[in-house]
Amino acid sequence: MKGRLIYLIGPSGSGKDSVLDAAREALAERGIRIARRVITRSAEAVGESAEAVSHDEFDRLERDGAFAMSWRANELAYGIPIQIDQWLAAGEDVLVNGSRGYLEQARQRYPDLLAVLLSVRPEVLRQRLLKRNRETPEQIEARLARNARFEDSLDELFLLDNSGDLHESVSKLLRLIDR
Ligand SMILES: Nc1ncnc2c1ncn2[C@@H]1O[C@H](COP(=O)(O)OP(=O)(O)O)[C@@H](O)[C@H]1O
Ligand SMILES: O=P(O)(O)OC[C@H]1O[C@H](OP(=O)(O)OP(=O)(O)O)[C@H](O)[C@@H]1O
Repeated sequence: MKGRLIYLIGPSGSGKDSVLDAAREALAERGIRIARRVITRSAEAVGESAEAVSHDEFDRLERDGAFAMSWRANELAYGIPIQIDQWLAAGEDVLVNGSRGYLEQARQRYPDLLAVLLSVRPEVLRQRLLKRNRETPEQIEARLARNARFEDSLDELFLLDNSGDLHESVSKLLRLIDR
């Protein structure tokens, strides 16, 4: 494949969606596609940047080969449309909002992927999740607990701290991509 897969990961609440949204125009100017995820979340909670489907519909799409990558986490199922393979084959770079838990499998399929780990200081992370107010307090605790499994277990990736200003993080991401 000729295009490059940029695989953005990080704890829930670290700001992956926010960084992607804020970088959308600059990425488009560089000809970089952003994959629109398919998620078994309600349409209201999923926002513009993803497509909401039922669990049954997700399973059907997965069986039919609609996804290049798919995983389950946080009581949800996530799929990256197979269309990204056409983009990559055509030489286009593609950025996806990925999963730390799926990184190894993603690397098997896309050995040259550029993994970028977004992080924020723990106390900031909790505050951001609470302020976002999308999950229940129990779900937020479960998401924070999930992070422990990944401590020190991820390698060969670029670290990008998003504890500070969002636009500074976008600039750092673009510098990384432009290198
Ligand atoms: N740099 C930042 N400064 C302040 N708030 C931020 C920053 N980045 C993200 N946020 C906020 O933190 C919350 C979580 O961000 P979000 O993009 O939903 O994270 P993720 O997609 O990684 O779960 C959102 O309410 C968002 O507005
Ligand atoms: O293996 P992990 O790295 O923990 O990731 C699991 C899933 O959680 C995040 O999605 P989602 O957008 O639902 O969560 P978030 O917006 O709360 O980060 C991430 O993008 C993955 O799809």
